[in-house]
Amino acid sequence: MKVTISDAIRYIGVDDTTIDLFESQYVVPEGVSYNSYLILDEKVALMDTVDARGAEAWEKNLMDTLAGRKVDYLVISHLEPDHAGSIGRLVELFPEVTLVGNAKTFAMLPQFFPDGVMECEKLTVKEGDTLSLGSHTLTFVMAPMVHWPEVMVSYESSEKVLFSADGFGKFGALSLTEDADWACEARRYYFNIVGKYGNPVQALLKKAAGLDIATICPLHGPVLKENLGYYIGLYDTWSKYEPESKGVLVAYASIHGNTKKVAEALGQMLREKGVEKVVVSDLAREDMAEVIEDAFRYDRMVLCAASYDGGVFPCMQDFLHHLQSKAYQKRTIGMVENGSWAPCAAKAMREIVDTFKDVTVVEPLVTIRSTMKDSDRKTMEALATAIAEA
Ligand SMILES: Cc1cc2nc3c(=O)[nH]c(=O)nc-3n(C[C@H](O)[C@H](O)[C@H](O)COP(=O)(O)O)c2cc1C
Repeated sequence: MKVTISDAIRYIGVDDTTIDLFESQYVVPEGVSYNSYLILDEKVALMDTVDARGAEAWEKNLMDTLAGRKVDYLVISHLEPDHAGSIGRLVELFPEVTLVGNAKTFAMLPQFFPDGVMECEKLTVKEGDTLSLGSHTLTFVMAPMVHWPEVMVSYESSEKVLFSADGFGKFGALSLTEDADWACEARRYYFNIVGKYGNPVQALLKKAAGLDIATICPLHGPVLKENLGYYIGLYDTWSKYEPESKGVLVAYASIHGNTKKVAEALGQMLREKGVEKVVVSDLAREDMAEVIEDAFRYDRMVLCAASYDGGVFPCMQDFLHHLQSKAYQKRTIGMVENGSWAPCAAKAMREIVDTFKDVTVVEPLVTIRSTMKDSDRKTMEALATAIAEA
C-alpha cells in the first residue's frame, strides 16, 4: 500500500487482512494496518515496528526504503506487541541501533525482550526532550495511560508531523478502506480500546493544542492530513464522554424473541415521537464492540432484557460490564424487563447502571410478562415519551 507523507518521511507499515480477531476480541471485517514510519535525514529514525504477523512484509518495506542505509534510532512509542512485535528482528538487522523510549518503556521492555534487545544502546527521553536527525527534529511528549503507561507521542517540527501512537487509530487495512468514512471504525476502535482513559486523552489533547500540526501519523489506519480539526474535535468529544449525536440506542437481550418484539415496538414509538436517530441492537448476535460504540455515540439508551436465573440474560450483563469498564457516563437510560414468573432483569441491570457516573434512569420501568399485550403499550408509550423528551 503506497502512503505518501513526504520525501523524507516514509510509510513502511503493513496491512493485515487475515487476522480473525484484533486483540483476540474485535472482529475486523476489513482487517487492520500496523503502521510504521521512517524518517530519512542525516540520521535515520524508525518510528515503531509492526506486529510479528506482518514482520516479513514490513522488513521488505524497511530495506527497500532504506536503500542501503542503516537505522540509527528506533523510537518506541508503545510496547504493545502489535507495534513492538518486530523490535527483536530490527535489532538483529541493525545491532548498532539506539532505542529511544522513556523510563517506563525501558522498565517494561525486558518483559517482552529478556535478551538481546536490552543490550542495545538506549536513549531515555522525557517530556519535551528533543532529538535532532539533521533537518528534522523530534520532540517527545509523554502520553501515559493513552492507553498503556509507557505511551509517548513524537512531534517532528520541520514538517509539523505528529506521530500519535494509538491515538487517532482506526480499524481497517489501508488497502481495503481507502474511501471509507473515518469516524465509524475510529469510534469503534476508540471506545473499545482507549475509552476507559478519557482523562489521559484529554491531557494529551491539551498538550497537542500547543503544537502546530499539519499531519497526524497514527499506528493504525490512515495518515490524516486535511481537516484535522474534525478528527481532534471528535477525540475531544469522545474523551470528555460527551454524546456525539442526539439519538437512542435500544439494546435488547432476548432468549425466545418476545423482548425483541418489545424493543422493536419501542424503537418505532421513539421514531414516531420524533427522536433524531434510533438504533435497535441485538446483544446476543451483533458485534458487542459496535453496540458499545453506539452506546457512547448517542445521548440516550433503553435496555430491554429477559430475566434469567434470578438475574438478567447474560449478554445484557456482559454488555453492561463492558460499559462499566469503559467508564460509560453522562447519559439517560430507560429500562424494560421481561419475565415469566418473577421478573428480576431490571434489578440486576440497575445494580450495574447505578455504578455509572452522571446517569439518569427515567421512569417508568416497563415490566412485560412473557409476551407484549395491548395493555403493555400504555407504559411503553410513557417510557418512550420520557426518553424522547429527555
Ligand atoms: C434459563 C432460564 C432462566 C429464566 N429465569 C427467569 C427468572 O429468573 N425469572 C423470570 O421471571 N423468568 C425467567 N425466565 C423466563 C424468561 O425470562 C421469560 O420467558 C421471558 O419472557 C423471555 O423473554 P424472551 O422471549 O425475550 O426470551 C427464564 C428463562 C430461561 C430460559
